[in-house]
Amino acid sequence: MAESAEAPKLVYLVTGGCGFLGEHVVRMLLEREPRLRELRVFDLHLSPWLEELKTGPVQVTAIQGDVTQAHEVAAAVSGAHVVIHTAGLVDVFGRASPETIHKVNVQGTQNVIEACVQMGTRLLVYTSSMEVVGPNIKGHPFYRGNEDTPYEAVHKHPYPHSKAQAERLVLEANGRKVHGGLPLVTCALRPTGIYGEGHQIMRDFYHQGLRLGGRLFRAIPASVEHGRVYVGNVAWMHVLVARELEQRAALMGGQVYFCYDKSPYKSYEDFNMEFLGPCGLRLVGTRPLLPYWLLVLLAALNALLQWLLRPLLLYAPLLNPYTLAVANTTFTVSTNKAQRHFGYEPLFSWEESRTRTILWVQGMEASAQ
Ligand SMILES: NC(=O)C1=CN([C@@H]2O[C@H](COP(=O)(O)OP(=O)(O)OC[C@H]3O[C@@H](n4cnc5c(N)ncnc54)[C@H](O)[C@@H]3O)[C@@H](O)[C@H]2O)C=CC1
Ligand SMILES: CC(C)[C@@H](O)CC[C@@H](C)[C@H]1CC[C@H]2[C@@H]3[C@H](O)CC4=CC(=O)CC[C@]4(C)[C@H]3CC[C@]12C
Repeated sequence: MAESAEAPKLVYLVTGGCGFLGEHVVRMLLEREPRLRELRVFDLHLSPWLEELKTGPVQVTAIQGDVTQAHEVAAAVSGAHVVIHTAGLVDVFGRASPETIHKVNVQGTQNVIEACVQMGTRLLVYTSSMEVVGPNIKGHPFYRGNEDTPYEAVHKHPYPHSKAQAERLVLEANGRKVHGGLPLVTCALRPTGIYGEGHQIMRDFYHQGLRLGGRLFRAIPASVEHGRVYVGNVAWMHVLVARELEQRAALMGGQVYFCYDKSPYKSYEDFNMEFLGPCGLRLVGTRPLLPYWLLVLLAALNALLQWLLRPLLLYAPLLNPYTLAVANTTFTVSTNKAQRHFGYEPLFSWEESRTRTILWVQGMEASAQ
């Protein structure tokens, strides 16, 4: 942890600060950023837990706002030294329209960039995603790849497409002159599948298992590995990048970094069972119980049902053509670029990450009873 003899003087803004990742970034900044004087938490939906953070030495300012509204973003950015932009619509289940996903993820990011330029804020960290790279629509595996691995990134789905567009805007903005004449320094972090306390999809799997009598049914071959990263380590990487970005602007500016730790490479379902198994759930089948063609049919049926039911209700199951394709394509990263460029080492070991996540699921179990 960086020692800071100077008085705290920096103002940070975290967009999406009440989200799954955002909350961990907010708490990590309060715990591990000694230069912090004010922490602004900007979100469409403010959470009650923000109130408990206002009793500490750092001024925590909750700002209810919409990144699609440029004036709201500009007001929140004004006077900030660092912006960590995590806000986004993380939707691969068809809940939001492609237009809305684009408006939030792309236009919202453009609004953040323009606000930094207008207000003279020089440091911008963007939460991108592995999905900017893949898996692509051709189902090409990305096996132990890194930031320089050649891969045909082809996106049709609105979410990965929007993340790729937003990341490109952020990286292209690196070096733009901000108000006051100094250059904007940007970088993008690409988490793989994030897990940990507060992960909604893990919650969905857990509740699905409870509804099915403590069982989940394997749909994906165990051989299809998916990289995962603990939310606390992703938050830590955001804090570290924001700290080092100014001093190492020439090296880090305009760069992308995969978020990684020592979480094991497993299929998405087997990895989830690391936490759901100790909480009483069982994954039935050593290989998929249904043939892939039938899963494709069921996924297509889910998509059709979602479309038919949309005027009446939102039907958004975990299984749809996109989630099936992604889950069935190996995507793992093996890199040390973040370590080489700014000294990143995971803050939480795999054992700690696993234990923390299990305790969180057990907390859900307790509250469900
Ligand atoms: N969950 C994952 O596995 C991964 C997530 N990411 C990225 O991490 C970031 C955070 O994702 P999560 O925490 O999982 O999602 P989340 O949905 O839990 O958090 C997103 C936050 O952004 C806020 N938000 C949404 N629209 C907004 C708007 N118009 N204005 C202001 N705030 C708005 C939401 O209220 C929410 O608090 C996203 O940019 C996502 O693309 C990247 C890789 C993996
Ligand atoms: C129903 C079964 C086929 C089941 O195994 C489906 C799992 C599916 C819901 C997940 C498999 C891979 C996940 C995605 C991956 O972790 C990459 C992501 C990055 C992001 O930026 C946002 C989340 C996600 C798209 C993630 C979403 C859930 C999966 C598709």
